Amino acid sequence: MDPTPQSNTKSWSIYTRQEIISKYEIQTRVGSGAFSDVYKARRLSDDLTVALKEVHDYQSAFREIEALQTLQHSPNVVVLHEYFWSPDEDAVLVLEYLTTDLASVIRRAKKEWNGLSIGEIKRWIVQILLAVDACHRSSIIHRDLKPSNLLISADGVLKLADFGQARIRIAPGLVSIHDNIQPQNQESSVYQQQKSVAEPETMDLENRSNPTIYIPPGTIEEYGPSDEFKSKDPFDETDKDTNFPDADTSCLATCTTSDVEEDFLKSNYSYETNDGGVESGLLTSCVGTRWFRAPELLFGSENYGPEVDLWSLGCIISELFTLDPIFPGNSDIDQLGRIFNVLGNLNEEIWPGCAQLPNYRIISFEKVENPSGLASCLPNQTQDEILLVKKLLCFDPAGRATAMELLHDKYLNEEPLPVPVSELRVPSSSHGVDQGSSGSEDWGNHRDLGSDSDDFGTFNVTKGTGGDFSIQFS
Ligand SMILES: Nc1ncnc2c1ncn2[C@@H]1O[C@H](COP(=O)(O)OP(=O)(O)OP(=O)(O)O)[C@@H](O)[C@H]1O
Repeated sequence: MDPTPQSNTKSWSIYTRQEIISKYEIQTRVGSGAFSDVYKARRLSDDLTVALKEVHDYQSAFREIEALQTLQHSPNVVVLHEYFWSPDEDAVLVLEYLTTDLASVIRRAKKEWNGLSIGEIKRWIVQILLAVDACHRSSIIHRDLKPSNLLISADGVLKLADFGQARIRIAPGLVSIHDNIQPQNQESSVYQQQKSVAEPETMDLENRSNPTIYIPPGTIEEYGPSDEFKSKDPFDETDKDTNFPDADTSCLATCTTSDVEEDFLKSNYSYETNDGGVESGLLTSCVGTRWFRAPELLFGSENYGPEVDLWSLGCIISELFTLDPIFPGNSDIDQLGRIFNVLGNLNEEIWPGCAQLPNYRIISFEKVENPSGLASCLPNQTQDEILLVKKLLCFDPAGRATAMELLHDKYLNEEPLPVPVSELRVPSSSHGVDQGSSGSEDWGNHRDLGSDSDDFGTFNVTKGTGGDFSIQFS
């Protein structure tokens, strides 16, 4: 492929970064996401093929670096070889290069392979569970689990990637990058020590002895960031996800800014965002890709836990069985409606405490008299397979099985057993140049499925006296 920048390449800066091009030959762009461009490159010292991920968002870069450092020794998490961090430039992560992803496996299985064997499905599930278990054991919530973030090597090893939305709950005794961000006038010894590091940094992670307590020498202050970032806490949950340009035109429950643009309701209601979340230790509910987003996030929860990943896991496992997404919602409201149609309405009986969710009383749906049940979404699966999905796709987060529990599940440990990794069928590549946000064509196609207004018909917005409102769907 032509190694020079393409005319439709979004970012050119990586080609001018001396510290990078002196070590890597950049070959071509293989993918891009909401906050990044990813390039295939060759490490000049040993010809190793790597992925260079140029992250355009400061918070995402911080989160991804910290999570990957913590998970460095997990065989089912993408390897971070090193990263480049310099003033006024996007962070560049040097990752192991992986040729394809689970979205491509599912696409190929559907179109060309006439499905996946049970042994293959079980092996993919086991690998995903190992990745998620590694995260949760390290107090990391990934928050964006989906097939296109499950990358796969040419020899069938699945690796969880894209930790740009990860939330790290630091275990006692560990030091995080976050702890290391000091106010500009703080003169702590750690800060003083770090101030002596003035040059752009390259961190070689392969030669570190203790990745979990590694403190990178760079902080926001030392590198003189652009004004935009000077006052930012990289873990400020109220940043890009929730601060929309127009306070009167926000999303109802949870979404990215692009979701807001897509939301058919956006001009019909206003929504007061809940700020101050960081100081109070609350989390943003605006995480994850909608189809895989847990109900508590859709209802605006700000104190959720790793169970949000377990819901996503249930959606992924269901998709491995049927080769179609289980809840392909077109808006957050549509997403909830699809879930209710299958599981029934959310209420205190099913999940005691759900009425406390921020948006629970704001959004009211008509009662689904006859929910179809999960079995209807998995018509060709056995009882054990349906049960496996049921253990994850339940409203009450406390009722969801953990990744470790599922690894011991009878279903995964009985005949037919998971095939060896070497027997997995792996598409040769999912990467083309500039494939769009997911790097997989099917993802874009799925986005067109269904329509909000068709699913929900009319709705009424009632404004309360204190600026509150409710929306009734019929
Ligand atoms: N290690 C890697 N090896 C090969 N390709 C990769 C690698 N990491 C990412 N990619 C490609 O780049 C694309 C974007 O990467 P990634 O999902 O990490 O970025 P993002 O900006 O965080 O995305 P998103 O919008 O999904 O949050 C992926 O879909 C994949 O095609």
